[in-house]
Amino acid sequence: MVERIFERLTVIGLGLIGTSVVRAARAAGQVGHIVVTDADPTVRQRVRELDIADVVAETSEAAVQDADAVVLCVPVGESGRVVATVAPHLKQGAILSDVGSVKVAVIEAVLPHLPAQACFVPAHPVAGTEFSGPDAGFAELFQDRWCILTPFERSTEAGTDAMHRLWEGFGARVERMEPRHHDMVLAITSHVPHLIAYNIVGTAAHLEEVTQTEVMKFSAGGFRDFTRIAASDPTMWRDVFLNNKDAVLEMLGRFTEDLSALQRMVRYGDGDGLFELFTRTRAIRKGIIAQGQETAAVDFGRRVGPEVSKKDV
Ligand SMILES: NC(=O)C1=CN([C@@H]2O[C@H](COP(=O)(O)OP(=O)(O)OC[C@H]3O[C@@H](n4cnc5c(N)ncnc54)[C@H](O)[C@@H]3O)[C@@H](O)[C@H]2O)C=CC1
Ligand SMILES: O=C(O)C(=O)Cc1ccc(O)cc1
Repeated sequence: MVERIFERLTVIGLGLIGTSVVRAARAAGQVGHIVVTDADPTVRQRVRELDIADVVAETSEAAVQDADAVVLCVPVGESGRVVATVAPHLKQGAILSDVGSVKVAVIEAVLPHLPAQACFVPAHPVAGTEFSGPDAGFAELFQDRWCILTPFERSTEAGTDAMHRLWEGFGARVERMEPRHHDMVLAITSHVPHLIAYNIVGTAAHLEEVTQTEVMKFSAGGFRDFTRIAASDPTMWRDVFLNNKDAVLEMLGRFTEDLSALQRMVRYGDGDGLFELFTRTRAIRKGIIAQGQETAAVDFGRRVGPEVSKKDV
């Protein structure tokens, strides 16, 4: 017997993540009625054609009427604006949640607009692709992936438990984390890697313009992997960097120091140093493959945890 978690679920923002949430909720049968909306009329029309929700509302205010839970699936820079609009229309006792890649800035943007009795459970499914829009979503996206909940003083225990069970029903492994710690961890595991990809593809594109070489034509495997990541949605990632500025700059500082050390090894022919580093990084990859994501998270915690511990952030 599937547990009915919410009678009425509203999803605002119908791109990759929003429509994956809707599809997963339908597939899992954990919610009664699904109401959705998006600011873009062409997206609303496409979602009607896809027939993945019970109601496609014209406005956010209409979409949240009578909802037991409202999940924001918009770029993180939009969260505060959306909550300001829907707050007066939320049902008493409704649970508000989100899926944003950044947590502290979203909490700070939402808090001033949160009605006195409302509960907000910030969430981040660490699952996605470089694609965006309603056609990109699929029900299995969250299967065996992490979903991090970052409850804070405005998250009730009952609301947090309900969101925990909802994400588990989507097949995700759920972990709870302090919001500031989340932002630091994701800065190094996701945000800085995306920035590096945007940068290296940008550099190669610039070289191509300047030298008329065939950089793109002869791009090997490694560069192709970077181009996949650098194809990610510009609006979403602009908002991530604007809203996780401090953690990204902190991790970027460490990264550039380590890169300078590598640069010296190359310049001065320090083969032993290069070999030692590459051996260590290969072992990290092997550990991830051998023991799954859980070990990756533990490895990460060991490496960065003591320096960037919960008490520091
Ligand atoms: N793309 C990914 O791999 C992942 C994204 N996320 C987070 O999920 C959220 C959504 O990302 P995606 O689904 O990838 O983006 P997307 O670009 O596919 O979809 C976002 C949708 O939000 C709509 N929207 C924008 N402003 C709005 C507003 N004020 N009111 C209503 N609708 C609005 C857009 O029209 C668009 O349809 C972001 O906060 C992102 O950080 C989280 C995990 C993975
Ligand atoms: O496609 C990829 O490689 C990703 O890294 C997907 C992704 C993007 C943003 C997130 O907040 C979580 C996951």
